[in-house]
Amino acid sequence: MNNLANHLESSSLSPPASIPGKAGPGAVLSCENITVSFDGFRAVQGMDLELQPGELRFLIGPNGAGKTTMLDVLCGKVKPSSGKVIFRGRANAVDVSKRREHEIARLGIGRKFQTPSVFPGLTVDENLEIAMSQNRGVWAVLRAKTSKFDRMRIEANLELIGLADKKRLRAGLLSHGEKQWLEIGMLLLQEPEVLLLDEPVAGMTDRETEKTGELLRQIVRKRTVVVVEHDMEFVRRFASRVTVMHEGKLLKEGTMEEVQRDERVAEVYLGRRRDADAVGSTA
Ligand SMILES: Nc1ncnc2c1ncn2[C@@H]1O[C@H](COP(=O)(O)OP(=O)(O)OP(=O)(O)O)[C@@H](O)[C@H]1O
Repeated sequence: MNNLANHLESSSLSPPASIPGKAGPGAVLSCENITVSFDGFRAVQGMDLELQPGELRFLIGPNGAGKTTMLDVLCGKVKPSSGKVIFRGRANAVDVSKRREHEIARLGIGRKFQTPSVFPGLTVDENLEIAMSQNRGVWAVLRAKTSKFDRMRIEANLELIGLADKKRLRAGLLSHGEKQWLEIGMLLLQEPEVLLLDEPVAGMTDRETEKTGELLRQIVRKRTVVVVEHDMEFVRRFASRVTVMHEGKLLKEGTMEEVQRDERVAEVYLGRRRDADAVGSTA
């Protein structure tokens, strides 16, 4: 049974320890009627999504619901066949659905993929230096002297991601969780306003998962974070709002408590299991 099913069925439908969505001056990002087709197959169909500044939003749903495709649209990796993605970041409102991936990153939408992509042969510190100077070559960055201001930003980042005492360690020697935090730290040095994370706690220990949740809470003090996640205990602990997708469409949006109470969500997560049980009982 998948994790949300566990939660829906368990007696622990107590109010979630979530932070209510913060009302902001206006949405930082709004998707309107997004459709994505892959050779005629509609992976996302008319999806709307609006994010307020400072939200820690979780995007959940069964396998194949279109969650990763939505992140791909937000960062420009995939172009929607219709719809708009309006980003109100540092610049005026921009429809980023028409922009290229690197332009979107520069405008302030940062994306972290599932597998950490740090430089394993370089130290934690060197990885952060490189992240801060994305437009220069790796060796040029390492040879150049880091300014005092940049140094301060790196040190602050090391504290935030909890790797200050490992800054001289080669990144390849870090644990899986630590590599994920390093990569988040690298993204933060590019000062994104919106951070997109795909299953950040997959493969982490319970302790690492908890630390990641705390890190995300720190990050949303200044930024907006969208997380695609299957670990429902993690979602329940840390989400401010949850968006449920099913078959490329928006199924439900609300607090985790509201989502857990929704019958259609229960059906999507439990329906197949009931069918399976029914089949099993006739055998
Ligand atoms: N590049 C592609 N070409 C063709 N089909 C694709 C492509 N990318 C995704 N799909 C299909 O689109 C649908 C949505 O995929 P997506 O990865 O967005 O789902 P998801 O909700 O993230 O699933 P999961 O939780 O399993 O990662 C799936 O049926 C998938 O097979």
